[in-house]
Amino acid sequence: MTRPYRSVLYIPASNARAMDKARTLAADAIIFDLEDAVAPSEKVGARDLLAQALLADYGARARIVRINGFDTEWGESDARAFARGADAVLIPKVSRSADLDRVADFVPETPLWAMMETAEGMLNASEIAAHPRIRGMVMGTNDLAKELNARFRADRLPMMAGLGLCLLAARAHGRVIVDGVFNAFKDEEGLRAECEQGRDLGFDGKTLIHPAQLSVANEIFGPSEAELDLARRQIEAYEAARLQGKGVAVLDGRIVENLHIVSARAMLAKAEAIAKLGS
Ligand SMILES: CC(C)(COP(=O)(O)OP(=O)(O)OC[C@H]1O[C@@H](n2cnc3c(N)ncnc32)[C@H](O)[C@@H]1OP(=O)(O)O)[C@@H](O)C(=O)NCCC(=O)NCCSC(=O)C[C@H](O)C(=O)O
Ligand SMILES: [Mg+2]
Repeated sequence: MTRPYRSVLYIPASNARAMDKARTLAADAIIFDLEDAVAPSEKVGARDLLAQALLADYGARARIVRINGFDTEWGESDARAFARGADAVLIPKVSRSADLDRVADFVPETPLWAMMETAEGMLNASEIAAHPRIRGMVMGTNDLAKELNARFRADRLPMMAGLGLCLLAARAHGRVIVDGVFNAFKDEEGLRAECEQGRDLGFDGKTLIHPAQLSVANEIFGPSEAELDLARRQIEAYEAARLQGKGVAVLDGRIVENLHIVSARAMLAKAEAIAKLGS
């Protein structure tokens, strides 16, 4: 059964208190960040702090380590330090599949994830998602906006081409894909709208920067009671139709075909996986 990634919380690896606090937070996954959230003067100390923190019990939460890029003085040592002991190593600013090859040699066993946040990365999303070692993709919408010289808009129109290309690539190759962060962490209404948009587009969840954002993401990226009820009734109606020798059913005035049943079963499986997390 697939692990849920409704809420993926960034924590600066230089912040011991926040890393400890995360052990009790309702996050499906945590990104321990060694890259942009950590000042250059703190990089080496943060690496040591994180190695200690990962010895603690994070329960069912996926532990993802975002290392520094291999074009920096810290990247290779980060990769070596977390080649084991995390659930995934997240590589920043992946622009082509060769960027993954470079890290793969240092991290032979742990799954790799890619930050999708450069213009070149958007254009190469398919070859990146096809890389044999990659399991997940994370949208970096702040860096992408910077590269595009785009303005932040509530409807994220300037992001749509990139979000769409990465979603298509992730789905074509069966990878997890998580939406970018919503910076205004005190604006719950704005977060809710952006989560709804991300869910509509097809993302598995949202990356977050503050614990106050967790409940909204968990709610919106988890199946609602109404969706679960519909899924159960679709399966029931379809099975009854099949017993009558029909290939399709009609429910609430809408056609139900096998492809809807595949989605309905996937939604029920996701709800079961979430229930097992207990959040
Ligand atoms: C944004 C923050 C700097 C705000 O911090 P602060 O002012 O300390 O917040 P609060 O006082 O409201 O905190 C309340 C308590 O919650 C804990 N806390 C805060 N943030 C986190 C967190 N992310 N994870 C776990 N716990 C957290 C505080 O420690 C307080 O606890 P307590 O003392 O016990 O009451 C801060 O939230 C923050 O640093 N957030 C993460 C920022 C980050 O990681 N940014 C980098 C990733 S974003 C990015 O780069 C995306 C991508 O690359 C792109 O290009 O888009
Ligand atoms: Mg970034």
